[in-house]
Amino acid sequence: MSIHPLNDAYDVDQVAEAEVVDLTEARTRRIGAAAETAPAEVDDDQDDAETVDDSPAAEGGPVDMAEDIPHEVQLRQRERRPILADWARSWRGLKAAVKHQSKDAGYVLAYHAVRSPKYAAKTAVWAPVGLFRGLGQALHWATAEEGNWHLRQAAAQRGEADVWLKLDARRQRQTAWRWWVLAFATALIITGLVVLALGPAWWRWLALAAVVPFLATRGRPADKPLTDRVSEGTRYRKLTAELVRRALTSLQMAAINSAVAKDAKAISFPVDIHRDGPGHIAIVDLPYGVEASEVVARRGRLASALRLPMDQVWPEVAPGHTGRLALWVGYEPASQMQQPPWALLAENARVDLFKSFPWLTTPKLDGIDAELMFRNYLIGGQPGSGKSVALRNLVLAAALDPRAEIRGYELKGTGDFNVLEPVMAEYGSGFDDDTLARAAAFIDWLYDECQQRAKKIGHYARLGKAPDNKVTPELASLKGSGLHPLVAFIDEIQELITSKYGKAAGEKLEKIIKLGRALGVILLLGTQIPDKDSLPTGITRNVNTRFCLSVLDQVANDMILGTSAYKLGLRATIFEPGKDAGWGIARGLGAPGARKTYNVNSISAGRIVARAVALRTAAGNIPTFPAEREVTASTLLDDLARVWPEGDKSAWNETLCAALAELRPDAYEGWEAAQLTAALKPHTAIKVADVGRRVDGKSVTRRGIRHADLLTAIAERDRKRSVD
Ligand SMILES: Nc1ncnc2c1ncn2[C@@H]1O[C@H](COP(=O)(O)OP(=O)(O)OP(=O)(O)O)[C@@H](O)[C@H]1O
Repeated sequence: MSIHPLNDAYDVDQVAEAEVVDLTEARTRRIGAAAETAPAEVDDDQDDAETVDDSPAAEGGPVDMAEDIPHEVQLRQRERRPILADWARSWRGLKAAVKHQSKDAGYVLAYHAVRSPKYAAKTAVWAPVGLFRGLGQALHWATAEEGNWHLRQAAAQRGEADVWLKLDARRQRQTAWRWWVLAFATALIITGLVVLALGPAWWRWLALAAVVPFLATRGRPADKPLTDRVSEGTRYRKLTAELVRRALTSLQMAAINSAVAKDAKAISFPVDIHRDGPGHIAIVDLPYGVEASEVVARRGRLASALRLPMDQVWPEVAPGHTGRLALWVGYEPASQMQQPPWALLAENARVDLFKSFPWLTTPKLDGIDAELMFRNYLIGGQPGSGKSVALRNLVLAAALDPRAEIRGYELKGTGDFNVLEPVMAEYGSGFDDDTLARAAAFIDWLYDECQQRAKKIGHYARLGKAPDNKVTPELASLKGSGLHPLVAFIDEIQELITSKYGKAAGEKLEKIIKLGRALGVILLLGTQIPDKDSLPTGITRNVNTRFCLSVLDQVANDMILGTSAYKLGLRATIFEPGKDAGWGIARGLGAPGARKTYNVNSISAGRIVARAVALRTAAGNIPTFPAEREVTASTLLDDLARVWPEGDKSAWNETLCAALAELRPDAYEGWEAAQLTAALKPHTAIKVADVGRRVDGKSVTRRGIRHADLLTAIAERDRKRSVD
């Protein structure tokens, strides 16, 4: 420590008693106190602070010496800066940058074009002033008096005649050649004027357009530019490190504020803020112990602190560690950004369900691909959130794979999926009992189908064709394998679960979800009221891909996205139905976050379906699928009529099953009473009820059906056929 010389005069005892102050600590305290009282007013336009060294203060050495880390791990961890900037590395980025720049240029052009009469008037006033000022300056320069005159005056005052003479001689030397230069320039100008006078008229206009504004700029006062300043207003706020820091300290998060109070650099930026798509991204390392999800959950406050609309501010948890935040701020609010058209609308688009296809977009308009094979989807949201469109887009994609069999029910009755009817093997729309019964029977069938498929997979696994006991692309394409992708959707599933068929359907769905994945059975569920009565937790727990559109509360949010999703910052409550239709939080498709579906209306959907029909006709799948189950369902009635015990008014299911198995073992082998009940569900005329009989003198009651009901069902079916 250096001691000021004056200190030497101090009494030694006094010095001994004085408090010893640690200067570093005192400074830190001072900075901290300032930061705590109020986030400093920041000039948003000042130089970006991420260019300033803001690395955290020196800490202790790393616990593991660098040499201890294996070389390959070090190589993996080494982050190289990309040669090209992010925006120049993809067509999307390049296009976005060009679009943004040209938009800006267009804006500036239009701004000045509107003001051009004012600029013309100003130029007319200042150009003559500029001309005379220019002449005066040229003459002044030729005399070479600038600077010299003052020096000569000073020499004269001091009485230094020889200095005066030297200075004057110097001036004369300078002025001699300057007059020549001036004369030459004047001659050039006169020649130019003569050439212009003799040349075509446009030469004169061109010369005027170049010279007049030049003279006007020389003639105007320094503080009065000819053109007005293009005011950027709040069109786009450039993201700077200071702005991000201010925003983060305004979130009222004690952990952030106290850390910043102790160390102003507690919030740091591992990479510079840079352009990313149509906006800028800041990767932020939050203070130790603060999780990025906590900031994500406060998106509203963040937007307020940045003074931007909410749909322009998109915080996400960044890869790396849980304290790393990726804050993306768009050039404009997402609601004003034009989503690119869905790739599957293109004329030659096809889908291979074993590969991914575009389904959603991020706020940056990057595409998010979805896969259907080995997945189940749960899509939820309140009415008007865009859930049916999201679900329908998945089914449309499935339609473009001619191998996929599509069956499904839309239990609201608005006919959102009617457009897909030509490619569906089975479809029902409505919330009446008949449709619900058919949907319940469909689930029973689906469960049986899973069991059948499990046997088939076992068979192919023994042949070495299903290595992981899973459907392979080869097996899916193999005609007759029965292992083609089966896409089963149920929109508004809460209608079924809360109906009288709900309990049984819920239990079977849970099993289908667990079983079906490996067997090529893809379940897509849409719901409006996600609570445990409308959607058993056994189902929600086993879904692997979730998309939650606008919901009202945390409970609904977590039912769809999984427990704790809300706490982790995955909050679909931020979206409003209608205004934010199509926006939701996707989980299970890479990093979770805010995503938007493509808005495909029924007309565009119809075009996709027409192409799907063509693909399916070529593949020979159109007639096969719709026929298959139809035949089984209706032949069951005929088969029952054929095996009915003669003279009996009613028969037990188990008796009928045994007789059916005898008639057609390939179709009915192993059927039990409950299976027959399920298969009869679509025929509402047949009521399965208790049927009593005397066996060995004792009365025995079992489930069975009445002959009269069977005949009514057959008559009904025939009537329907003749109407069709
Ligand atoms: N990605 C999107 N972009 C813009 N608008 C969309 C998008 N997706 C859906 N919409 C619009 O939102 C409205 C509601 O869509 P949809 O019918 O899918 O909602 P829903 O959640 O199923 O509602 P409901 O339960 O009432 O049918 C439609 O008018 C649709 O055009």
